[in-house]
Amino acid sequence: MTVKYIESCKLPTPFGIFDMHGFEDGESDKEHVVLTMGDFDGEEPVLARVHSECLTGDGLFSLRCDCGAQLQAALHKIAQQGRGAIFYLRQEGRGIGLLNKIRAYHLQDAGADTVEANEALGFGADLRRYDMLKPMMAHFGIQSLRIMTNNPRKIEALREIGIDVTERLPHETGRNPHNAKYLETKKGKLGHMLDSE
Ligand SMILES: Nc1nc2c(ncn2[C@@H]2O[C@H](COP(=O)(O)OP(=O)(O)OP(=O)(O)O)[C@@H](O)[C@H]2O)c(=O)[nH]1
Ligand SMILES: [Zn+2]
Repeated sequence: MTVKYIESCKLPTPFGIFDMHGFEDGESDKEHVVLTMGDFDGEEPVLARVHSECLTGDGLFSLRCDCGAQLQAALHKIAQQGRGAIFYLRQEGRGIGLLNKIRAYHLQDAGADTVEANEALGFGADLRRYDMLKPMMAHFGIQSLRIMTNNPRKIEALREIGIDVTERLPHETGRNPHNAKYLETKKGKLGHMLDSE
């Protein structure tokens, strides 16, 4: 696993001023980003969001998913508490990449759900990996995470690679008429813990 820390800078946001740290992932050739606030001295678990890239939701205001709202809610919560980290992993489209995600959305426009569309394109439902997190956490001296997520498989995947997840904080936000079916599929086929209707 070759993950190399490159550089840091300030990132002022509407939620507060974060520090942004850039990492180069030799395995995937991707550039990951970590936004942090506060210091991570001591053993207190760190409030964290492990967020996979969604250009459409995070940057282009798409209502097809809940990613943008989840990212904003995580920034807001960390700023409120004054301590935490967002690991922004460049694995667009659950790992299939942006252009394949557009292909998958095209199939979804014709009626497929998010899992069926991936499978029709010859991909598994979720190709993400999380092993790059360990060296990134080690860089900051972060030992354990209180993680904002609704995805039990993400927590399992983190624990399988030896990351200490001490707590799951429900992270339900951004429901709208355009993503109702998408969220239903996440709950029904991918096991997401989504309670509100
Ligand atoms: N292939 C594919 N990827 C999608 C689709 N919609 C969103 N994504 C990607 O899914 C990733 C986010 O994963 P989600 O399954 O929405 O949520 P999660 O991160 O596993 O779980 P939470 O922590 O609860 O948000 C991002 O990389 C998005 O680009 C879709 O319809 N097809
Ligand atoms: Zn999204």
